[in-house]
Parts: sequence; C-alpha cells; structure tokens
Amino acid sequence: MPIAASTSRAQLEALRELSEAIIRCSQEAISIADAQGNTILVNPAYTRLMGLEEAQVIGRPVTADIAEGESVHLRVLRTRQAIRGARLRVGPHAREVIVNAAPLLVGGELRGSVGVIHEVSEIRRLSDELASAKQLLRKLDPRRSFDEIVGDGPAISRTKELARRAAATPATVLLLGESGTGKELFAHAIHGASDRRDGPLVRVNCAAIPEGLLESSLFGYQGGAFTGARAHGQKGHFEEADGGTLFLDEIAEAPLALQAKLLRALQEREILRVGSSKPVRVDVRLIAATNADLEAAIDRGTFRQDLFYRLSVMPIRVPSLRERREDLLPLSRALLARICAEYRVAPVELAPDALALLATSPWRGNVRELENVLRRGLIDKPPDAGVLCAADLALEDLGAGPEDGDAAPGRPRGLPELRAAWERQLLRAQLARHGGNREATARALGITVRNLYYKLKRHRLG
Ligand SMILES: Nc1ncnc2c1ncn2[C@@H]1O[C@H](COP(=O)(O)OP(=O)(O)OP(=O)(O)O)[C@@H](O)[C@H]1O
Repeated sequence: MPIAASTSRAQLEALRELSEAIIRCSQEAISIADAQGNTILVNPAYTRLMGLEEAQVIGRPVTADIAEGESVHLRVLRTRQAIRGARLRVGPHAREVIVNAAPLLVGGELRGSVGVIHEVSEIRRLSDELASAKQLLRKLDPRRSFDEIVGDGPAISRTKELARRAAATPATVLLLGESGTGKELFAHAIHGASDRRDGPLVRVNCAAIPEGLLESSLFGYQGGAFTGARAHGQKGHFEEADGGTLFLDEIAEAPLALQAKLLRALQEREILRVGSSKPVRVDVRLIAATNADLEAAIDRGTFRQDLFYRLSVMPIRVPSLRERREDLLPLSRALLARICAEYRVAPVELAPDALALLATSPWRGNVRELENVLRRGLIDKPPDAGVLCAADLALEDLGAGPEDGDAAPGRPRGLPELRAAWERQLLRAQLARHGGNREATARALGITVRNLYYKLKRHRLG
C-alpha cells in the first residue's frame, strides 16, 4: 500500500497496528523478518504449524525455526528477489513445508522479508481428498454401473452375468441387439467394472462420422497429412482411449477399407496415423456394438469375416424388450423416476390401465421407445399430477403407415408419389418423436445416419 510522505507518526502507528491485525487473523502461516535476518512478527497460524511459541522465534535469527534446508528469508534478503515454492523442514517436528517469500521494500529500501508457509501434508491431504471425490463422482456416474441396467428377469440377468464376466477379462466384446435395447449402457457398465475403469472410455459412432473422416478420426493424422490438417497432427480416438476402452458403436457401418485397418490395429495393438508410416502402440480394450445382422453383412460382402471373428471373442446379445416383458414395470418406474427428476416434477406413478396398455405394445424401438412414450406422456401433465394414465400415453407402432397430412384431398395419386408422401410423413413423425435427434431417428428407422441425412435433404426436411 503506498504511503504518502506527509503521513503523520500517529497515522503510521495506526497503519502498523492495522497491518499487524490483518497478518494475525490470516489463516495462512506468515513470518516476517527484518533486514538483519531476525524474526519480528509471526501469526497464530504460524505458531500452530511450527509447534513453536512466539517467544521462541521473535527477535531470534530466522534460522531458529528451520530443521532442514536453507532459510528462505535469508535468500530473499541476499538477492532482493521473491522466491516461490521453496521446500523446507521446519520446527521441532521437522514438518515438510512449501514457502513463498518476498522482499519488503519501502521507498526502494530493503526493510525485511515476508514469508507465507504451507504444510505439504495439508496439500497432500487436499489432493487426496480431491482424488477420492473424483473417484466417488465416477462411481456415482449412473452410466458406469451394472446397477443402472434395470430389470431382473431371466433374460436380462443372464446378459448381465455374461457382461460382468467379460468385464473381468481384457477380451474384445461384441454387443449385439436391436436398437434401443441398452447396448451402450452395457458398454459403459463393462468399462466401469473392468480394471480400466480409471482410464478413458471413448465412444465413436461409426454411422455418424462422414466416411471420408472416419480413418483420421479413429487413427489420427500426421502434421500436414492433408489440406486443412493441423501442423502438428492430431491424435485419433484409438490414442485418446489409450489405457482405457474404445466403444465402436454401429460397427457394421464401418466401410470395408476401414475394417481392414481396424483388424490390423486389433492384431498388432498398434495404429498408423494417416500420412505416417511410424506405428504407434496403443493399449486399448475394444467394445463394438451393432443392431445389424453381421453374418448377413458378411454374406453380402459388406463386412469382413476375419474382423467379425476378431470382434466376436465375447459376443453378448442384449435381449429386446419383447423378450423380457417381465421387466416392463420396473423399467417404466425407473425411467419415470429419471424423467421426473430431469423435468423437476413430483414423482409420478403408473395407473393400472397405463401399465395394461404398455403391455400390449410390440416395442420395436425397445427401451428407448418406452422412454420416449413416457417422456411424451409427462410433458402435457401438470407438475403435481402424480399419476400417468393410459389416456396420457400415445403408443405408436413404427410399422403402422402414418396418414399423409400434406395430401390435397380428392386428387388421385400414383404409387411413387404416395410412397414419397408416406416417407416424408414418417420421417417427420420419427424426428419429432426423437426430439430432432438424427442418430436416434436413424436407429429407430433402421437406416444409417448418412442415409437419413440424404432422405431429409431430398424431402427438404433437413
Ligand atoms: N435396462 C435398462 N435400464 C435402464 N435404462 C435403459 C435400459 N436399457 C436401455 N435403457 C435406456 O434406453 C435408452 C437407449 O439405450 P442405449 O442407447 O444403451 O441403447 P442401444 O442398444 O445402444 O441403442 P442403439 O443400438 O440404437 O445405439 C437409453 O436412454 C438408456 O439409458
């Protein structure tokens, strides 16, 4: 704080008292030395940390409190420079501390040195606390545990048991099953139960990335590999997942050229960045998932048989909701609780007629469709409704052809026109149903995201 030359003695005394009071009430341990290297002021945080009385240090050389190491005050007084992060052992208990100190310069004249001392064990304790809080957060992450996979009927229990066993091994896992059955949930749970749980889990949707970018996004690229590439190159998802798990969703959508490179990466445990001939070793556990029939894809020549064998070391088929109707009630309750918490509304129960209605649906969109039906049912309810009835649930079977709302009445139309109108209407309905999410819409329609984009463009819906 700048002090004017005209400041009176009394004002200076008041200022000194104020500064001393501030130092004394600081929670940081502070010690002040004069220009001769004697301690002139310490605060209670300092005496607590050192395990020394004030009288044992005040008026004594600053080395009096040092058990091991060079005095930081003396270095500051010698060099007139501030010092940060000096490590010492201090006091009768030789406590390990980190000291920051700075010279006290008044009008350019060296008057002493001020030091702030932090106990290393306290820093360690705080960082340990931070680490365990992070671990707790990871455990609390609902997507990482088998407990989050709702249902205890025989079909899902068998699948969970198989997945738990797979999690305990380093083997590649292939998750098979219809869209919306919970394959991604299983991938998270397997990673979370594996010894790689503290490593990264990287998810790549092979259908959502444009074909031309898939290779560089998976394997990275070398600097200057192509126009627009970063000068220093870029890591790909394989390298990002090093020490953890790489989840390749919609694996059937990977183009054949990429499949060959995936096979190589799995066999050699190393990858080649685009534009580089220097292999990079990667330690990655692969989980792949698809709702496609890979064996049929092999017959069609769109999926490599050798890659299929590599991937299917541990095939796990996640059952459709039709195969586990016994889980419909617990699933609906768990999903409702999740949605109510998300919408910040009071918990909602399912009325018996709603449950009876849910039991009649074929659930071609599986748990995702059930979630969407409940979500839509809740949207129009008042926040304290408390119960969801059959009348609130708009069940919609994907197989049913929607009405063409755009049709000009009475005009006869040919099959191509009718088919296009029907497709347009179906796209609109499914997009609305999935809140505009194109990945989910494409899944529900059983087409690739690329194909969906193409169709939306053709119908001018994109
Ligand atoms: N057993 C379950 N318990 C609780 N929630 C579930 C369960 N199965 C699926 N879900 C929920 O249903 C939705 C769809 O699940 P998920 O994305 O894992 O399906 P998927 O099989 O990977 O779908 P796709 O093949 O279309 O990618 C998610 O919101 C998920 O949390």
